[in-house]
Amino acid sequence: MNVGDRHFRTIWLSDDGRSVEIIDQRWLPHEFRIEKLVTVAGIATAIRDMWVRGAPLIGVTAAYGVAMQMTDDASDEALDTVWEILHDTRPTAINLRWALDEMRRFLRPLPLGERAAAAYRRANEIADEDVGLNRAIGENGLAIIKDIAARKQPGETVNILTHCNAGWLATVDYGTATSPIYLAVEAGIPVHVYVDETRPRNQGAQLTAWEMAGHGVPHTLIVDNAGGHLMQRGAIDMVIVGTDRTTADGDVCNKIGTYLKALAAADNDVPFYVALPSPTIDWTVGDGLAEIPIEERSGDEVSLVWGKTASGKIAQVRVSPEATPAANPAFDVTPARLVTGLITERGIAKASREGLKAMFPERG
Ligand SMILES: CSC[C@H]1O[C@H](OP(=O)(O)O)[C@H](O)[C@@H]1O
Repeated sequence: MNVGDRHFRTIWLSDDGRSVEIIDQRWLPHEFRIEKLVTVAGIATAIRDMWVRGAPLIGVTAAYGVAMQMTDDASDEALDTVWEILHDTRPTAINLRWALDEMRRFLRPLPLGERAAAAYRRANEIADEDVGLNRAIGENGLAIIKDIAARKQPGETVNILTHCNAGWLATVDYGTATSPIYLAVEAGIPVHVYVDETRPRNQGAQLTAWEMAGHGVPHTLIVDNAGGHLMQRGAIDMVIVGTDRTTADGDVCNKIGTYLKALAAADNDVPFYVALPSPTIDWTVGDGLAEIPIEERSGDEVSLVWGKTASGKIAQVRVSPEATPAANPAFDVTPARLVTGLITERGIAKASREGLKAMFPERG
């Protein structure tokens, strides 16, 4: 998407044709920093420490990590080792495993001497495919927004709540949950977005708000606990979020706090949509609550908060007593029964095994 008057993706191949450059999301919205990743270890650090984050972007970044490995050692053993190293960075987003599996499936049959060039070609394709999938999600989600707008007074604003960042910063471009929003703005539909701050990493306050401001989308930052209150008062027309892993039965794993939004939406008859590209579907899992590994991140992410001081310095401050331990589950699972629909690149699927099979019959 555009940053000022310049178009950016979140990740791109460097001119050397080997390393990749990323937007280092740790410093947004205060600083726009680009980092060059030149080794597999650097790729692993960037994923693990959330320089890059968001399920699709994590997968694409890992795909380039495999390509980097192939330039050093293209053996089967090295292919398996780099799979393990990168798979171990973060446990929840299925796109990471999907991308690693896809790269290994694609490379394994090739002669060693062809693997490096082929790996970069496939990694570039996966990045380009992500952009296309997200654009299609936008078109399909736009129809929902248009339908809501048509049922309001002419010119009346469609109020949308989103949680965390499922924007272009979570993907290569366009985003998943934000893609319909961007297309609605382009179509001239009056929309307004309530942006959940999304403690503790504040992806909403720091990333989604930055995206919305950067694209002139009317938005209001709210604390995570305000969404239910706004829904009770009819201030929300729809909720749209992303996902890190959706099961074959339609259970949705997403950033911690999503489940609570879904409960509030159900209690107030607010449509709750999940936007996802098909690589985010884990066809091997049915019961999300029982089977999806939930990442437990450091309690320091709860106890310490990053921000910009009055003097313009980016610093971390403690918000709880030193002696107080903090728990930090990074995701939760929303049961399919609370999901109005799954906005995929092929259309809106019911959040069920039948609904997903109908949308993806080849997975039957
Ligand atoms: C389009 S996937 C976005 C998804 O990823 C985020 O998690 P994290 O920032 O920890 O990588 C969050 O769950 C978003 O909904």
